[in-house]
Amino acid sequence: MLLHIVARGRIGRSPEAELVERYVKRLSWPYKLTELPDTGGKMPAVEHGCRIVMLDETGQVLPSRDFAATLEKWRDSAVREARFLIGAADGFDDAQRASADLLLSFGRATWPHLLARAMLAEQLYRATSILANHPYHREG
Ligand SMILES: C[S@@+](CC[C@H](N)C(=O)[O-])C[C@H]1O[C@@H](n2cnc3c(N)ncnc32)[C@H](O)[C@@H]1O
Repeated sequence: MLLHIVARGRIGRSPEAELVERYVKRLSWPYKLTELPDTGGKMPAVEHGCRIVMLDETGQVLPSRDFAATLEKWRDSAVREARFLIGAADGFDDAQRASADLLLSFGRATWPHLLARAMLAEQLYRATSILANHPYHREG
């Protein structure tokens, strides 16, 4: 299953870009990044078999094992792409939120979108490590 991050804003050469790179280069699942401008731009077509995960402060706060279990369930039911949407400064509106298969929150604090991208990259690596029984993830 393709892990596809579709993010608003350019990350360029930055500390956040290094963080994203640190985690995505370790992913054993197919991965793709699409950057869109802060406003406008063309969202890649959503094909059949795509699940939309919208990152949003108002969403569900999932333990990493539950996030991993969601990815596992989708992968095992022949979902071809999990698409992760990260908003710009104004975030998403209610209609956009309603269109998501999963609203995912990294807590109730508002994070800069580039940090949210780095946090997502880490969680994707963590989730896929959990599914591979790799010892990266530990719980006390
Ligand atoms: C600066 S935030 C936008 C905040 C804005 N107040 C709003 O209306 O949502 C930019 C993007 O970063 C992501 N983000 C920021 N904080 C987040 C959090 N706690 N959980 C999940 N995603 C978050 C979301 O994708 C959000 O659209």
